[in-house]
Amino acid sequence: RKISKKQDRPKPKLPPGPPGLPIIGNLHQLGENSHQTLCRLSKKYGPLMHMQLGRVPALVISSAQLAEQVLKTHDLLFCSRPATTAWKRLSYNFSDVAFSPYNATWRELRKIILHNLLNPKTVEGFRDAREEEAERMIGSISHRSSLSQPINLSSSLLSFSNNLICRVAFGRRFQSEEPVGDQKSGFHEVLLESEALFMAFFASDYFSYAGWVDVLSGVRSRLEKNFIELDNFYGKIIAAHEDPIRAEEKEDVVDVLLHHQKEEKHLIEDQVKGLLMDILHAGTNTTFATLEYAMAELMKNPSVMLKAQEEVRRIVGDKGRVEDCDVPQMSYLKMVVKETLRLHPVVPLLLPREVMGHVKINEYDVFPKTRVFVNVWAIGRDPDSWDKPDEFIPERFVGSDVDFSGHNYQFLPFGAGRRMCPGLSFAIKSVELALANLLYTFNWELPDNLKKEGIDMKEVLGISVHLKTNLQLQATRHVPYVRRQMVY
Ligand code: HEM
Repeated sequence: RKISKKQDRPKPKLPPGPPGLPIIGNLHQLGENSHQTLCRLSKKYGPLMHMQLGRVPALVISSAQLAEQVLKTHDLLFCSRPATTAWKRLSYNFSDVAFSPYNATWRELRKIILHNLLNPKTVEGFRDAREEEAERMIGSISHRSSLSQPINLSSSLLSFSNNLICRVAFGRRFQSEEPVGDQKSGFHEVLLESEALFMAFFASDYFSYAGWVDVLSGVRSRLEKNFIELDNFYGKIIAAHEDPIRAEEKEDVVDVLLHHQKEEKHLIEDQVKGLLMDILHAGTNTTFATLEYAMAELMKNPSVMLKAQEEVRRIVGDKGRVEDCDVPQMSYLKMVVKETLRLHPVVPLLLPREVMGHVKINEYDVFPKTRVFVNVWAIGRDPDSWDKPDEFIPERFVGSDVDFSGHNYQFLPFGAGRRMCPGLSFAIKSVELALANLLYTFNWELPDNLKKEGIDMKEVLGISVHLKTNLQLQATRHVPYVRRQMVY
């Protein structure tokens, strides 16, 4: 009887997907820019695609309708994260928000950062920091433009994003405003290395007993080195905040976390460091890359650039700089930012999820421990959801209530559901203010001999994506420099 029961059990029905090789399955098909490769594969196998990555089953979602099922209808089953080697180490064994599996500690930590750093009132309170860091960036670009040097705009944008995050989180900035040529600071190198390591290939994540491969390939020692460098950095920051001389200074995120740790006994030291890691990594490259893509698209689309500049300059007049309070009136600039995030969502596969229980999606079975990639890059370019999907047309948002708040599943640059990005309002305010200042202050041109078609849009994918080649532009000052009173 037992045998016949087993025979009666229906065979699981997996979604269609590309055939794989023995042992490695489809691992070899991910490619360097997996969001683009997966988009191409989903055109052939459909928007719900099964893949086998070594021993790990994976599901790739590439349509708005399926994203809604995963991120809304079944959000609770899809809201955990896989326990990968790099995530485990760099997050202090998942003592953080971004990489932690779904559990009570994750809920508690997410509440702490939402309440203390990322709620709308606190974000509003970072106005001075935003305006001053934008002004420092403008001042530094101004200086170099007066020497008729091409500007390495990518470096300037990275310094802006990193300094802003470090300032609100750690109370100080760590990068110079005037990076020289392609040179990157030591601190930036460490951040880029962890970005790459978060998504690097660790054989032990896909094959049992393959830890030795990671040792031989050197990726294990790279991870250890990067962990130690970052750990020393967080350690120094925490020590500096424990110095009684600091008591007079403005409270920052580290102060708030240390207060929680000491007074309310809510946090252990690894969790303080895990949260600092989240804020530093989640906040820096995403903001920088969004600004970089926005400027690249504006250079490729001069009529959009002109229209956005006209709007910003009309609203700000001869004030000399854009302030936070000017931005809400800039409806076209806001559409430019939306259109940038549609074509270039900088976390193109969201942060991978892991399924917590058996579920049926359409008529297909999805099993626990399946890794889920929601390809928001593909969804943002899906012709079923968007007219002329590959063109940069901010006007598509005129009169439309489609936005990135996680309710329009054709447009998910910040994700949706329980794991949606908690940094949305911080990020948008920073991007809009910095972009408005760049457009207000300067006229932008491509360096000699470069045509707009020649702008290199090739991408590098770490945990977020950015342009492979730095954006180098010529800036000419359009408005005189009116320096504001710095409070910092
Ligand atoms: C343009 C800028 C940004 C974009 C496009 C972006 C996008 C994203 C995306 C797609 C996710 C994954 C959501 C999911 O799995 O559904 C995420 C997670 C996260 N982001 Fe952002 N982000 C940005 C800026 C920021 C900033 C400035 C911060 C903080 C200062 C931040 C903090 C986080 C954190 C902590 C998570 C993990 C949430 C969790 O797992 O519960 N992000 N972000």
